[in-house]
Amino acid sequence: MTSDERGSDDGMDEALALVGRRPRPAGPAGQDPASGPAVPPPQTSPGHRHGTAWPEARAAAARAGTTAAATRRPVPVPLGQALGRVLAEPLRALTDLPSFDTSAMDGWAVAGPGPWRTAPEGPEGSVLAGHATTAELADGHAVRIATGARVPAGATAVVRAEHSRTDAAGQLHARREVVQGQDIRPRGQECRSGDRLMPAGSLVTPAVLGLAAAAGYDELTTYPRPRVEVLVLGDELLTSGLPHEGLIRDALGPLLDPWLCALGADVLGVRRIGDDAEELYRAVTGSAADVVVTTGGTASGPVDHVHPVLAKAGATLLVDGVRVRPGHPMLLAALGDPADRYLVGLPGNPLAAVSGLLTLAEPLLRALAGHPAAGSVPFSVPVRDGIQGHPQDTRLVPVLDRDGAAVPLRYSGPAMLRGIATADGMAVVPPGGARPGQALDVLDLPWTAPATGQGVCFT
Ligand SMILES: Nc1nc2c(c(=O)[nH]1)N[C@H]1C(S)=C(S)[C@@H](COP(=O)(O)OP(=O)(O)OC[C@H]3O[C@@H](n4cnc5c(N)ncnc54)[C@H](O)[C@@H]3O)O[C@H]1N2
Ligand code: MOO
Repeated sequence: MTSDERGSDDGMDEALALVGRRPRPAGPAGQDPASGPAVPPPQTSPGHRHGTAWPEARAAAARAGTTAAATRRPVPVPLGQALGRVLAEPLRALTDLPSFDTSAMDGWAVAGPGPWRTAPEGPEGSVLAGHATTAELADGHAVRIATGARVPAGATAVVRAEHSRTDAAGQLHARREVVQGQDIRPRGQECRSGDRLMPAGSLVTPAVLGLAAAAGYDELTTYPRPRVEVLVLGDELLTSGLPHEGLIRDALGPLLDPWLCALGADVLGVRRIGDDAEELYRAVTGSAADVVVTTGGTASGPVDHVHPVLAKAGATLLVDGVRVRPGHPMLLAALGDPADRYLVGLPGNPLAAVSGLLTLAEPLLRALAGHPAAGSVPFSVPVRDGIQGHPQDTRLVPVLDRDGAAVPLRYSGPAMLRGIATADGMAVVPPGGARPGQALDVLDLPWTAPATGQGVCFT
């Protein structure tokens, strides 16, 4: 790319960053905004663009993760450590559920038609949840029973307390018709021992943990969490206090640690590394992580050491630049021969780094963690107003969900986090832009994910 072209691209990135919530004219004069593209369609001058197209970059990252996942041995972990992992085996019931005929209500277990003789008050005359059952209930008898208690043999129904009365002689009468089996949850109503409750590949959510416990599990066999180390590059970065004298705060260390964790990674640590190629080389080659994530140093400045270090380490670049804005210098490399580790190089500009995180790190980590649909985009949403596109590249734009429509946020320039901090998702704007009402894929964010179970647990 010539410096002129680069200059105009950068100019466009900054201009696009200022796109506000006001509807903008969506097409050339005289064109119906609902039917025409927001900006002219992509130009395809050969050789003008570099890097992998955005959908292919995501697919390549997911593929790399899936290949590596096949070699990772599933491990049994206690329920308390399984949240956010992926089941390596189907969850089969270890018991019938319920495991015995259970009273669904507080009231009376009755045998046969009423009225019924009741046992005297006291432990003998009642069945409580978790307690041993009484002897078989004979026809014409009733015994007090609590919700969740085992229904005694011989009982034909449960009569709710509020639907019954006891007369002076201690006889129990039902206030309404009693149907055989009413308010008894029969053994095996939910499942029989051996039934498949969840397929392999399911995410362990809080609900799955509850189901597994109910079905008798103490441990779950899951894929290991990918271990990730974050290397934050740059001499200009401060870890506390106010920016001063050209130094700025590291925004990415604090952002990446919990975000990666929410993607199912086990973050070994976040290390700050100065603009020192030797130190970076040692950190990359000596890391114990399955995935090293670097920030900064991906471009071609005098201290942008990521490419030279990868070359020296004999890495294979799987993705070297992506046709996406922001974040186009992002990269994915395989380390080792055969490849046994990966490096995701995120650009230093903070929103560009988020773009790299969503484009490369997320599908890679999800696939490594055993998710079957690691590269898929969860949902698509119509955009309220047109969104200006980049002529050739995909744009990732922070959006708000307003009544089911995506509304782009301002402050979405490559160096800005103000937009993403208030966003509900990142809309994927194809080259050329989007018309008002056009459905766009939206990448979810860990704190807004609808049903992934990852949520904000940051396990
Ligand atoms: N000649 C070129 N220059 C640039 C290009 C290019 O293609 N040719 N691309 C631009 C784009 S786009 C991006 S994005 C950046 C990528 O740069 P690097 O990955 O090399 O990152 P740095 O130069 O180290 O930093 C860029 C920018 O981000 C700030 N930064 C870095 N780390 C952090 C952090 N942890 N927290 C907050 N801010 C951070 C850094 O101070 C710089 O301002 O390159 C463009 N240039
Ligand atoms: O504009 Mo860069 O795209 O900040 O990644």
